Amino acid sequence: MTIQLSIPSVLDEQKLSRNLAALVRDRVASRIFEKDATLWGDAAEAEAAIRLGWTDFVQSAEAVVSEAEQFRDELRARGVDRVVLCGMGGSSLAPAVICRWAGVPLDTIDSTHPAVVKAALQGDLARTVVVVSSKSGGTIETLSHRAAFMSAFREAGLDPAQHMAVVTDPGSALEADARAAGQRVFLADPNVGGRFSALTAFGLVPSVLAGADARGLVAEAQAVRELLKADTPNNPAFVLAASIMSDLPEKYVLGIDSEPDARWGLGSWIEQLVAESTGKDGKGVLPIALPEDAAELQQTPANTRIVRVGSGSQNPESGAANELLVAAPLGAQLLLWETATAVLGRLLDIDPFNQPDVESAKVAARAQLEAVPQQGDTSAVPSRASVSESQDPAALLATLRQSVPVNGYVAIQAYLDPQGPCAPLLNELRNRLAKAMGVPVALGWGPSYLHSTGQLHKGGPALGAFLQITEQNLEPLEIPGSENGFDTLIAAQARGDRDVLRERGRTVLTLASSDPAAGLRDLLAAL
Ligand SMILES: O=P(O)(O)OC[C@H]1O[C@H](O)[C@H](O)[C@@H](O)[C@@H]1O
Repeated sequence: MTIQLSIPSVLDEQKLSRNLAALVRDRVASRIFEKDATLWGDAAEAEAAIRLGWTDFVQSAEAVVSEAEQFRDELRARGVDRVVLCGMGGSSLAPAVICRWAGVPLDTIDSTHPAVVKAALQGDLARTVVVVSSKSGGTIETLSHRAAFMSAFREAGLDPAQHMAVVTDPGSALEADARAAGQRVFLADPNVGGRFSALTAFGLVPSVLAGADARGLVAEAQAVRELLKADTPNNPAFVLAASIMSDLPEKYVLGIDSEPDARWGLGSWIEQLVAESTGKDGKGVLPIALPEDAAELQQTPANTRIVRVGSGSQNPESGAANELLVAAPLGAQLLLWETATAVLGRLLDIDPFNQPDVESAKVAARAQLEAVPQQGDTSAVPSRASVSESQDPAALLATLRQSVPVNGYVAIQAYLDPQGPCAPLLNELRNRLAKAMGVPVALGWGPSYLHSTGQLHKGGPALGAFLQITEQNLEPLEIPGSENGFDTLIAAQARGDRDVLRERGRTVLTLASSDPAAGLRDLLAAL
């Protein structure tokens, strides 16, 4: 069997069979694969009509993989073997997973923290190819990374045209710009949205360049396609979606736990796919990628369903009575979760293909940037936050605890360097908060979570309490061609999202420090 699915025996049987029967009756699986855009209601139809291309992936994947393999060989012949990927959300999460699965190195840049950008620029540029992936071609982080690399290549005496490639939709401004600059362009299928693009150019091009066996991955997905398009009650996509639906609205958090044979980081990809697709209109499902030692695995909060993800290569003990088990090779997992998410959208009666609340944070960040007088002067960004919140760690933790709604969750939103000294402290804080408060705790790195769970935090159930952690007095780092630096950009993004969350009535506590590691140690000491 290619997909092994075991659902919690404690589920509400009636709800489950009612949902399964409706899915079979309405032929939801075959209609998804026939690209029937009417499945999610009138309001969603126009978007759905241009978002179901992912159901037909084999032929285009074959062409993309061949083209990328050829480019990889050209690059290798020139001694270029380090692959850097610049892309946010759906434009980088899948290739990061695929490369971990394949055991090949891929440097993914999805942060605007100056230290992250600086470290990437300092690699061996003569051996580097930078893949700039953006479906819209207009994402500020990705365009800023591209500008920084173009200038770094030039400064190193290298021709950017020999070291940069672009993955984008046909007709985007990025396509035109890359072509004008003589850079290699891979065109993506415009009928596939970012978070459903794992088996298209966005997932495949960087993975092939990095050396992953993309053909094997695509074959794993193809092997389960017939199973997933069948209108039968045992279709794994139906069972997965109906099982998640049976838990709602109480258990809306999925604690994703990877089996030792599946430590590919799939949880972060599932976070974006499921949270951004379902987290709207006050509804939604929040996946949280859990570390191995997560407190939620010892003492599972009432609002959380543990989902164990395995590769299917070993025979995992069938799931515990209260856990969901999804074991399958990576390619099959990708297509299963994409299909199940589309099915879940139907059950929830939402449009799984839009992300209405992502834009609001972008607008707020732009407004913050326009209000910034000088590059690098982050202290000048106007603030409505009370800095005093961050001064007494015990008081901050007490307020956080009181702010969590009944059946709620905590989200830590860290605008810090994910590779820096704060990372282990944040992981410890995440775990100890979950243990001490008995609620699930999501850890999102800013700005990357804005393109993922950020949609649900703003548009989904109003059940989150937020702790935003920022670094003050960042080292300035210029964005070539822009009047703002990366330091200013990341500060504006943090403030923009914080303001939108507060406008939506969410509690956002802030910890702003020029030494965030010390601030985190103080918090840990006060816990
Ligand atoms: O690929 P891009 O157009 O650059 O978009 C990258 C990401 O950012 C957007 O804000 C969306 O929320 C994501 O769904 C998308 O994957």
